[in-house]
Amino acid sequence: MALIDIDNLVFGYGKAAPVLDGVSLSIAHGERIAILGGNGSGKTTLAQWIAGSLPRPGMTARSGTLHAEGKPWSDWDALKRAETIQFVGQIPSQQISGFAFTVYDELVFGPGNLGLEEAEIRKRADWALDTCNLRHLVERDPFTLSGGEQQRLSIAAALVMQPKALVLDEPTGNFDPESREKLLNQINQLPEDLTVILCDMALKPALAIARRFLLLDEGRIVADSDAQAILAHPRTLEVFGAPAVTEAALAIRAAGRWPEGKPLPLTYGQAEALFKEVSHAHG
Ligand SMILES: Nc1ncnc2c1ncn2[C@@H]1O[C@H](COP(=O)(O)OP(=O)(O)OP(=O)(O)O)[C@@H](O)[C@H]1O
Repeated sequence: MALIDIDNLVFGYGKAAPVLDGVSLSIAHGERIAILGGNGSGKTTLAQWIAGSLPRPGMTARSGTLHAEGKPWSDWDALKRAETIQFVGQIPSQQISGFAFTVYDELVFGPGNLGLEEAEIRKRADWALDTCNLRHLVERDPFTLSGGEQQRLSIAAALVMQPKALVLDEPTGNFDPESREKLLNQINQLPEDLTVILCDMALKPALAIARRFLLLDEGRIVADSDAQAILAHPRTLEVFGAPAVTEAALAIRAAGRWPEGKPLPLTYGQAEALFKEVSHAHG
């Protein structure tokens, strides 16, 4: 059974034009997916629907359905949902519970609500401290951390819930290149059966993590494909620009994932040619 099944979802805030316009999507357990797109294309909104944080009270979809493991999110109890999907948003300070005086307390807060044994809670917190490189900050007040440190804490606080899926909305937005590299490596070392859904405005973090790429444009999924096809998509070129596409293609090649014998899109023209070839191959 799919983790998430979205069928023809149409959603807008208030009376405004739809932000998600006929989105259909199925996500299997264990997938590593990136949701890409420009500003305002609907990435965060879609990610929040996937994670069950939308619709908020008073909001409804204009049409369509969303099921998590075969059941509408509205039928799920909050704790069960928290054990299934965790959402980490873009603004780190907003992710902090406000109930904890130290980083350690922040990490044990969620599992404590699940009613787990003390030893299990400590084991999870210990693992998350190492995984997210927070050990040296364990006694600090979460609100005194830097933006990047708070972001790592938010991810750690999501991981201690041991969810089946982690939804990350631009997780490395606050990071210097070294910290970004480290976090992406750490995400790649998470258990393989953990589903990871990443929204990003940058191609490189997405390529480092995902194997499946969705491209959103004005609330519609205009591509749902692999790295090579997504890099060659004309909308990718328009949104991210040829230099970012080329840099991303080189990164895939360095990781040994660029298909043998396929030219790298080193210029806009080459990227367009590759796009034509990919569209032809896909009929
Ligand atoms: N709470 C809200 N109320 C009204 N409009 C909203 C709300 N949240 C988002 N929107 C609008 O919905 C559209 C999609 O926003 P969303 O944040 O989903 O896009 P995004 O692709 O994540 O953008 P960005 O890359 O800039 O974060 C935008 O036009 C935005 O202004």
